[in-house]
Amino acid sequence: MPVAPRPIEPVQDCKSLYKLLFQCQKHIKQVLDSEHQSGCNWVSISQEIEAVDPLLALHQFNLSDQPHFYFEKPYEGEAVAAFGKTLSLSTGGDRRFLRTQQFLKHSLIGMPRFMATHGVETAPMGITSPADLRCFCSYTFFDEPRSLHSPFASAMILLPEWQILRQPDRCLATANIALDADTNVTMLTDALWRKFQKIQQANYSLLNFAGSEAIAPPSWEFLEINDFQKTVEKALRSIHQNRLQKLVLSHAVDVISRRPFDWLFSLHHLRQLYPDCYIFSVNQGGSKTFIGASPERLVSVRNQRLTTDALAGSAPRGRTADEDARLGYTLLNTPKERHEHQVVVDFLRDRLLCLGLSPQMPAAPDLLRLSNIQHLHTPIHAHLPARLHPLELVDALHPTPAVAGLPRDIACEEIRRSEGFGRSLYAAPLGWVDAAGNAEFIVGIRSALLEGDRARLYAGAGIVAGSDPARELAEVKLKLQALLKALV
Ligand SMILES: C=C(O[C@@H]1C=C(C(=O)O)C=C[C@H]1O)C(=O)O
Repeated sequence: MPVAPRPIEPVQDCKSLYKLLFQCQKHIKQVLDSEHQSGCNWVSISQEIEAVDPLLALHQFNLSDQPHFYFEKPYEGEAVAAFGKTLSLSTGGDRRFLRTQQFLKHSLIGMPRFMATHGVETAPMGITSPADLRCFCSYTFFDEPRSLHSPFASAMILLPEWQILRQPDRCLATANIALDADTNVTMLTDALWRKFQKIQQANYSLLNFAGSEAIAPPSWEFLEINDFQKTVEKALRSIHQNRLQKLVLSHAVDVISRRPFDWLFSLHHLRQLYPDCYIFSVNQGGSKTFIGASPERLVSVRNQRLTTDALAGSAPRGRTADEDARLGYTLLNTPKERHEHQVVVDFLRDRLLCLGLSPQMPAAPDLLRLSNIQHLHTPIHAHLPARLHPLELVDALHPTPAVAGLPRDIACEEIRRSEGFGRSLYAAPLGWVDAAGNAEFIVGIRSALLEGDRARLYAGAGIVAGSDPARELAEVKLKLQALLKALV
């Protein structure tokens, strides 16, 4: 067992930060001595700061070759930017979710364990509390090695060097820094203190978003990657032969622009256009950035309360209130749409029951109305016992029939065979877990992979008996259009 140091007071100045880091180093030495371990450890320091826009902080402080994650729920006033790498794991294989869970467990040994038991007030500066200490994760849709089709690691978990978190009532800057027995604490204090000051004092209005909107849209051209309508017709034949109940097929188009795409500008656009969605960006340290505005939550855990969303069945928004209400009414009352939705509800309920949980949900779906589209939506809640880690849930639920189909294995096989491009991070779980057992994972739909002057846009639709290929194509076009609007 590590020797617990005295409780630590929040840091007010550079001298106290030195004392805090010195005490942490002493603790790390004691842990290493008592457990006969060697090697590096790390410490997490947080400071409450004046409200900043984490997207602009990401823009100002992230280095382009460093990994980053960005998640924002504009409607709820919450955003988090994570950048730089203190610890990370890129892995794959059919135990990829378990591996990332083990990484999390192991990286919580030592200094973070001390934090968990001696977490103190974070204001104005101090040891990060477990509920603010987040690791960020991305998984590809299929478990597969990195390739041209799938340029991202099959599973990636990151303890970022920096995390800027904005919530409605506070803003927190967190530094996760390597600290071992040999670290020069004076130099580390100096560097860290200066960086916190810089984050506080940065000019967050430097980037003039309004100005960038004034630039005329670049000219661009479209490249269809697959013949969506044909694949839908083929899927319908499999459905009529009873091989499948539901198949979610996606369509990809490449947009080639005369000017490089600007993921920051696109993210800003996405949050303005789709404030009800989860805005996200993932970069694993390179030229490829995966961004999107997803309405779909895979797993959210807050204080052991789990929420997952069944989201399937779609209709456009109406141009007038009357037309909108009529489209919504038809969506709620069309047996084909209700069946497409119910398949997802049943799957989520059965999976949660298998894990020993008691899922609760309304008897019928409601409408989730987004700016451009409306969906059938059933929120599902359950109490999550401490024995179950959020990543076990992600493992159990991904991919749901909202993005794959049913039976799941046959649907996945069919997707691999017929889509003609790698899904990579499209429709895959992206999110974070904290050291207190909270988590939030979204499904990476309504998304695009940006690299230089190229953007690959993805959108899919669920196919069941009774689906009309032309209408399904219209649905994916509507979804693609929504994304394109934010890119150019
Ligand atoms: C697969 C996507 O969306 C899914 C398919 C839906 C449908 O077919 O009605 C609705 C919501 C999502 O679960 C996508 O947008 O790419």
